[in-house]
Amino acid sequence: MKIGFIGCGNMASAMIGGILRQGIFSKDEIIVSNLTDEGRARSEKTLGVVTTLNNNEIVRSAKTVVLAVKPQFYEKVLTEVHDSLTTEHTIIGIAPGKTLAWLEEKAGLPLKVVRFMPNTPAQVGAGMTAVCTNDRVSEDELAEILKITDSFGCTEVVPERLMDAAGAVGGCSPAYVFMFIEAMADAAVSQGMPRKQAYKFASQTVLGSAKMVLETGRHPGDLKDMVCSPAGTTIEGVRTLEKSGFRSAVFEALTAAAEKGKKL
Ligand SMILES: NC(=O)C1=CN([C@@H]2O[C@H](COP(=O)(O)OP(=O)(O)OC[C@H]3O[C@@H](n4cnc5c(N)ncnc54)[C@H](O)[C@@H]3O)[C@@H](O)[C@H]2O)C=CC1
Ligand SMILES: O=C(O)[C@@H]1CCC=N1
Repeated sequence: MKIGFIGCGNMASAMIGGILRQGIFSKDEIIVSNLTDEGRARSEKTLGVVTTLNNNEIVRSAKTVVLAVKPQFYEKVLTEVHDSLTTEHTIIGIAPGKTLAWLEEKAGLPLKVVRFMPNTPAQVGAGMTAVCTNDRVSEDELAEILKITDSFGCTEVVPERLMDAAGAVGGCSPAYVFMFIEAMADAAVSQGMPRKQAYKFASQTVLGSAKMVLETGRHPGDLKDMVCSPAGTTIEGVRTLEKSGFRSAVFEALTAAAEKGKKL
């Protein structure tokens, strides 16, 4: 086994999909655990990887172990697998708030510790993942780890102090973009557009706009101004959004998410 996932829900499944699609590891090099036979069967059926209900089997089988359970279960899981861990292991935490120091302390021995902050677009190979490591991870080991995150999208190595910001602007923000897409489509539906078509317009417009930011390197404000014809239609929407505090609402939402991550 090359990598094990303790917990195999939304995020682990998305990452494994990318890993398998890019051939970073084969199905028989990945082992996952879940809480129930139903969850184990689901992982086996949908991902075709080795599955188990035994978290210690994950740690005994793979030297790289991803903790893909909710943050509130991290301490229980690390206590459960404590005696199976060795200094040869690399543990990868993906939960907000569970710091490198906390992970090493709960693991109870000096081992390689990594944090990912991924997001669900990993499921379609378009994820954005922040990575940081403790100082036991060598440059060569980091290069191997980055092959994992690169398999499901883009990766940025950041200092740990930025992981809560990354959690907000990366991990959480797909939810806010989905809300934006939903609201755009509702407005189109209110103008008479069929809903399915409205979702296509809204989703493709968000995708295309994001591509313009990423591929032109132009400032988003500059790109916004390109759309706003004088006395035209777009600027009426800009006026309404500014009046409704749109940018402040987004700013406050991501700040709330980042601040919550600091408290977990
Ligand atoms: N969903 C997202 O967009 C993102 C999630 N994350 C983090 O990823 C982690 C997992 O999140 P999700 O995949 O969304 O949650 P999830 O609830 O979809 O998956 C967690 C899985 O772990 C299993 N599980 C729970 N306790 C277990 C145990 N003791 N042993 C083995 N399996 C156990 C559950 O049955 C479930 O299948 C969380 O820490 C979350 O904060 C990070 C970035 C983005
Ligand atoms: O909502 C959460 O706590 C997880 C972490 C980032 C996205 N989902």
